[in-house]
Amino acid sequence: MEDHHKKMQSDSCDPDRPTHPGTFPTCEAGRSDHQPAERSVDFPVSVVLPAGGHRERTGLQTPKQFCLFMGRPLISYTIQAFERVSWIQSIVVVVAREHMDLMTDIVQQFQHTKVRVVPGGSTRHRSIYNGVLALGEEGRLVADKPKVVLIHDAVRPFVEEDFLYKIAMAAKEQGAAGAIRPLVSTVIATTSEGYLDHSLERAKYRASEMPQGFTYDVIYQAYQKCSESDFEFGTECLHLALQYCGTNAKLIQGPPTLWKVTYKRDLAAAESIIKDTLSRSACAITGGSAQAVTLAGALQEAVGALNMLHLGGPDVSNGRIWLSRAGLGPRDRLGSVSVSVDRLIGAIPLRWPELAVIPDLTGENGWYLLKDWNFIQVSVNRSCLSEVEALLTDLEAAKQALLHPLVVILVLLSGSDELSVSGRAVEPEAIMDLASAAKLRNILLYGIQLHQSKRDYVIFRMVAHLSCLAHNKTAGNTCSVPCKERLERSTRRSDAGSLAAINHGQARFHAHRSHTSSHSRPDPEQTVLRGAGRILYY
Ligand SMILES: Nc1ccn([C@@H]2O[C@H](COP(=O)(O)OP(=O)(O)OP(=O)(O)O)[C@@H](O)[C@H]2O)c(=O)n1
Ligand SMILES: O=C(CO)[C@H](O)[C@H](O)COP(=O)(O)O
Repeated sequence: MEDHHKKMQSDSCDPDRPTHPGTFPTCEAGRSDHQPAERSVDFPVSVVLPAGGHRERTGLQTPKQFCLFMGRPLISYTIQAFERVSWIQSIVVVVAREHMDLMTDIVQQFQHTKVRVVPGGSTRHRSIYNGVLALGEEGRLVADKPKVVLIHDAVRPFVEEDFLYKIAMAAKEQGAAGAIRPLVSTVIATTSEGYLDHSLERAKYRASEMPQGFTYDVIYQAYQKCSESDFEFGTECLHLALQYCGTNAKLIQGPPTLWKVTYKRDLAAAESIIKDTLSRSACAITGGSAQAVTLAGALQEAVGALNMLHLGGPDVSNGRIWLSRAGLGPRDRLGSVSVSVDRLIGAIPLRWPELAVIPDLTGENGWYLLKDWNFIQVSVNRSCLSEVEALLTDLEAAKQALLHPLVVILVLLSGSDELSVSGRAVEPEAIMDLASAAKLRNILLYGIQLHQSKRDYVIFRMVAHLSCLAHNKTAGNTCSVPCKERLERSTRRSDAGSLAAINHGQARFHAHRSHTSSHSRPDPEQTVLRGAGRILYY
């Protein structure tokens, strides 16, 4: 055990917990033996994902690895976390025999390219061993065999490339490596009568997590040599490597998100992490049209105000509520636009810390495709569908939607009495078809149609000014000078109706702050079409 502890090096330190003074060396925060900066992996690495479990502890009908999160099974998220890593060459997914077809369908539907599906065994170790054997079969020539095998539970979907890199490098050097986490509870031993026998000193121990990495030869030999009892009751591959190959694993502390989805409540936690990890910023593409630029500018200011609201302390939903009530009644043109802007921001559970406005994605702007951002395509012409199709193709090529879903919102500016060149309205079905296809590529497409009038300029500016007011009210009249100046300038410039609307919005802001639930009430003035994960607003 002592040798085992010595292997816990600087990575094992956690500022949140007491360390054992005599056992663990202190660490520099963030320091690790393998900085991922270069990430040159010049040896073959393959992965085994055991997914052959049967759901006992969740108590659900569906094994947890096949539970859907935003329309995608958990196993697919885990596969993507590995598939997007360029230096990982192949992934063996091990599933129960009765799930072979289901898993094959998932691989096809979500376009996994590095995956091979093999049947599992009656225990986790037997499943992993099947996966290791399958990798061995793949490499008929010795040179084709992976040098390092990463093993990772299919039900631990949140693993990042940096950490995989650390494990792979350490496994190559040491023969075995594994993730650890500090213990949350103290571990105690009980007597057969159910009394306390003894208690372990918590600071000396760690929880063993996944991923783990082994050289192919170490893990293969360990399974060759281990006993039936190990296969039946064992829970720790690192232990097999130590016991049967004399390989002391290097232990590296991983992030808390490596935790295993085990109970039903973990499914809810996983869903919340998946939603939380949706990219938080968006890029509005205007195509250069003046109307689109005006709308995008207004949105930019509105989003900025929402963020200020959020930073100021109150729940951002106040901001959303305020925006939805900022204009006049829903029948009023002013009101309809401000409601739509709110819908644009509030239709999906996202906050955008940044909203960039660009004419298109050519030249240097192509950089936005690599940023893992969401997109708002503002269109004023009938070729909007081909514009958004091109955007979806670009996003797919950039592979940003591999791990987390991206959101694309198509805003159709139409119906304008003299400004519009939109021609015939776009059929909702066309957008819904596009949304269904996009969803398979992990892109959530929303369509919003805005009807315009000549007064839109005033409307959009008003939305922006109301955002300033929202901040002003919420943050205790600390609105910045430039913001106040803009408001005064616009007040001098704008017509009486606009000024009245601002004041009206202010009053409504007070009235509705305590009625946050009204945000989710269905709006009879809006036609909402729901399909496979997309909403089309009119
Ligand atoms: N015969 C088995 C048993 C488990 N696993 C996999 O090992 C991982 C960790 O196992 P666990 O959390 O225990 O999953 P289940 O066996 O599904 O859960 P339970 O023990 O609650 O039945 C999971 O990805 C699971 O699918 C496997 O491949 N083959
Ligand atoms: O953490 C692990 C290995 O270190 C495994 O995920 C864990 O042992 C799996 O066990 P079980 O299938 O009983 O949940």
